Amino acid sequence: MVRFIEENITKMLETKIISNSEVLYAGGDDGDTSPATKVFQDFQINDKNVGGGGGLIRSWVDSMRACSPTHLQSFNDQSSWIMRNTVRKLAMCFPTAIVSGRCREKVYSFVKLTELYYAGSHGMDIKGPEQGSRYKKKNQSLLCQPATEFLPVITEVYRKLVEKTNSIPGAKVENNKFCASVHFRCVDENKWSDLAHLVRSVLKNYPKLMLTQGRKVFEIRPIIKWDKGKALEFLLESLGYDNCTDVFPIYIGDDRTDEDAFKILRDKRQGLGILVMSFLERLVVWKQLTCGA
Ligand SMILES: O=P(O)(O)OC[C@H]1O[C@H](O[C@H]2O[C@H](CO)[C@@H](O)[C@H](O)[C@H]2O)[C@H](O)[C@@H](O)[C@@H]1O
Repeated sequence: MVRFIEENITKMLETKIISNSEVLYAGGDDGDTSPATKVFQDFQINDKNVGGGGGLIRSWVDSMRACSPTHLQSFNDQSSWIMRNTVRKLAMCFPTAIVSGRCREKVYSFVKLTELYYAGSHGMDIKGPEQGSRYKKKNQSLLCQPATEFLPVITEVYRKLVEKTNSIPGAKVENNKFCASVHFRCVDENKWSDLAHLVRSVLKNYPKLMLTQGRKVFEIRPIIKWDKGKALEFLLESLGYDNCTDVFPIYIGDDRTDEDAFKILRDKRQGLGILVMSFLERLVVWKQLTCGA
């Protein structure tokens, strides 16, 4: 089974079903020569419609559409309890981490398990288990926050985004501590372009911030080389597991931003990344092909 999984993950990587998450935009105005602006300029040139940000916004809206599959139904209370219990048991057997785009405190408030490692804000806020984990060394607490200096600016941008997007019905801005998220799930598609304009108008004044995209959400984050992949690397190193041939890390994800972690495992040729939906779909195809189901 593991071989089957490995082969299929490799295929997904080859066919770019799994690829690195992309930066859509980096803040800063057009005259800026920072690396951040370079990303923005490249984006405009590729778009062939340079001028006034119109082409850029059209590209954003196209991307907003492409990355917005229907939301899965949320779990009911019983399923959440079963899941929490399973994760607790898992953490007893293996060091287990939850890596999320949400802020760490929010993730903890959902999961409420002290035995886990938590990496919130797309991995920019990592904390080791408080208690109950056999992998926690005595009196040793693990904390990694590589974007601390950006806290004030993220708070400021969050406030501006709330204020600016107020005019767009359904838009919701979420403060994820080291990043801010602008959700457009409940925004009428006719208003997506207006929303993209507003977000851009705020971001252009912040050359040290960049914009990426998740499922019906814009993510505004510091322009540092840190993502879920880096968080995974940090965790493996902290546990003394990097470059261990007898350790098999497994990363399971369903978001575009999880692709950075899949790439780390692929590059290290260590362990396995599972993109949930593609994996399940391929499992069905495999079953149909092998058993004629
Ligand atoms: O990194 P993850 O744990 O996979 O989190 C990804 C994003 O999760 C949250 O957004 C998701 O839930 C929203 C509803 O609560 C939904 O509207 C959105 O489409 C989902 O992506 C979170 O709010 C984001 O900040 C995370 O990036």
